[in-house]
Amino acid sequence: MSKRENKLDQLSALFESASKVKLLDSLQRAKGNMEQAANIYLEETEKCLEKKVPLRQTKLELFFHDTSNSETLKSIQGDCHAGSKEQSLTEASREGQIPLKITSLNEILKWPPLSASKTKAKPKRNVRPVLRLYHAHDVAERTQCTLIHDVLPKDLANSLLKVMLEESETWQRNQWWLFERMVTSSHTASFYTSTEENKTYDGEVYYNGKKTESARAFLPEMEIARRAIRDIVNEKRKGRDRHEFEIQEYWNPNVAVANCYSNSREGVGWHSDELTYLGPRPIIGSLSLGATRQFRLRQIQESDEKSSRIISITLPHNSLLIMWPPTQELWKHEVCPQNVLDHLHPIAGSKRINITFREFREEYTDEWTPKCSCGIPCVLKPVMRSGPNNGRYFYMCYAGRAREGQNCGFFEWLDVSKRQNDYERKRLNLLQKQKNKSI
Ligand SMILES: O=C(O)CCC(=O)C(=O)O
Ligand SMILES: [Fe+2]
Repeated sequence: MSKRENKLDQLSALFESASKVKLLDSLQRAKGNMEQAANIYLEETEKCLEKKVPLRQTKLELFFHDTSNSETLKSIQGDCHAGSKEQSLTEASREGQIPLKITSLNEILKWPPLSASKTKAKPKRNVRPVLRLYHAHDVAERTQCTLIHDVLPKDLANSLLKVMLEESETWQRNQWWLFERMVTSSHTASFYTSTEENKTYDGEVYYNGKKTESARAFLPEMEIARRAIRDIVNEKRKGRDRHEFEIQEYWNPNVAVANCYSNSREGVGWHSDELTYLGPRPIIGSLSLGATRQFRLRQIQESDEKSSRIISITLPHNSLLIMWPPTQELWKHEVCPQNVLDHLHPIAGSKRINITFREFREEYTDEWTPKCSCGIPCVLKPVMRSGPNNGRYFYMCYAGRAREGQNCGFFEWLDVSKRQNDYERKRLNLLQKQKNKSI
């Protein structure tokens, strides 16, 4: 298949109802650049560029509604506390206030069906206030998460908090490339791998599109907390449906991302956790220590009014939020800057430590991840648009990792069942070889 045909196929996958002739025309006018071609196609067919947006609202700013620049989001959305003022860029664009200019393939695939985004200005709908949740039963009812208060023994939670506060002195702010600009998050973070479990992972990690420092080893307190949280999560998992793409066995977290928010102004913007090494439909156990903060969730796909509502969950010291699948596929989350904290924590003051326990799956290591022409492992994404590809996963160039924001256009579908079978076959072969050796 020629390169052009390949690109045309990718565009057809994105715009299922589009005629091939129109897509080819867009591709030619964009001189083969996929993102530009997607933009040209949308501009032509949806006539959405004549709306009332100041020119400075560039593609980069539009992109921010889907990523993690909390400073920019803050300035667009207003203060976190001003719940009734809340309005995201996605909502604004759907209401015709800003042009529906698509800025990346990722963006297109995460957007609602085109039919839902026809850009004729609709009457402005009332923005619903943020829904604040405190109680576990409300969280269970309104989200795909489980909230557990006082999850660890008190002494363990306090000693873990103390060692992590010390550790956090050496953590760094994340930086990653968004188009032509380097973006820095306001909080600090680090990546840890369990020495008890690190069969799968021992080296460098790409996080938020940037190669981070080498993984650090879990501290002894982290290992104890990991085991406790692992067992609690697996117990809670018992009565839940299990999708064929998710981990079938015991959930066994082997890595963690640790975050430190020094004061109420530090946060992390809207994002979903990267699936590349977690695989589809991951489970994430998110432990909060220190100052109480608001953790916000919103659904990506908005099939009706109800689903667009921002939900804010109060996460106090020693609470665990389990994000069940498909939270990462269907929702975005953030910790947004606040003006004030309700109270200071006796050990941490205004600081909050968060540890997200995750399982890196062996069948999703770099060995199994395709590399694009930039020579680096691709990023794994789900298809969120409704249509025949809904629920599928694909690999694409991780724009920003190596070429300072330039997407090389790589795209490949992931056949999840085949991956699972291939991995299982390889694992059995290895076991057989080892057995033969030992005879
Ligand atoms: O601090 C939190 O609660 C969330 C952190 C987070 O979203 C992440 O590490 O991906
Ligand atoms: Fe996250």
